[in-house]
Amino acid sequence: MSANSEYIGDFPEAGLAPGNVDQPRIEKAVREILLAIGEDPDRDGLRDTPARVARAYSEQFAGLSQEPEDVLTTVFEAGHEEMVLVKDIELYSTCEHHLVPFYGSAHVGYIPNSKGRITGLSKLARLVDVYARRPQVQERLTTQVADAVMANLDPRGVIVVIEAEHLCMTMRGVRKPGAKTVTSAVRGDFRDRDRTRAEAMSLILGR
Ligand SMILES: Nc1nc2c(ncn2[C@@H]2O[C@H](COP(=O)(O)OP(=O)(O)OP(=O)(O)O)[C@@H](O)[C@H]2O)c(=O)[nH]1
Ligand SMILES: [Zn+2]
Repeated sequence: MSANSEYIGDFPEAGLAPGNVDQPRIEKAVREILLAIGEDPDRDGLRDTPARVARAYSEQFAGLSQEPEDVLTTVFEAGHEEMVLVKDIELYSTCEHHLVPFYGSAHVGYIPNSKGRITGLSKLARLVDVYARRPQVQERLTTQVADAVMANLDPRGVIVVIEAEHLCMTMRGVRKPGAKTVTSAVRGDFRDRDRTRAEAMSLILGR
């Protein structure tokens, strides 16, 4: 383990530290990858790379040790029963097939229940991060955010739309820069009522 890596401790079952990843293990693996591609992991520019990647992964995959309840902490009843929509939430995630980034925007809307149960607006953005900071596919990320809002706010409905560009489709493979993948998940009123869904979509797309 290099001097500037931060090792938090063992988590017995998965070799993970709560709130973190097994950094020494990542360092070892990255060193192996560098050797496997024919590089010299001891040359100047690469010497600290395994530790850097370990620290980067502990950020990129921090969501693995978080649950929605950890961020949806401020939930209160304000008597507001109309749609709340936070749009253009910047998001960075990691494609679980190639471990390269996909990135774009998330839009999260909901209609509070009759008690007006709402959460802090920033908490919706934090919720996106909880699920984005894991190895992901965009479809699962989208449904996980929708299901977490349903479970924690018990709203009349939720809509989540995510637009993202996948680097595995641009920098390699099929090489189609600019292709955007759009996914949506609708629950409750957004699923059952065409007008409600159409209103949300026009707010999301009207930029
Ligand atoms: N549905 C879905 N597919 C994804 C996502 N991210 C990456 N993929 C796709 O996962 C697929 C993996 O396909 P494979 O044939 O197993 O892998 P591959 O040989 O590297 O495929 P290519 O990317 O076509 O070169 C690719 O078609 C990717 O475009 C995602 O979020 N959702
Ligand atoms: Zn991919």
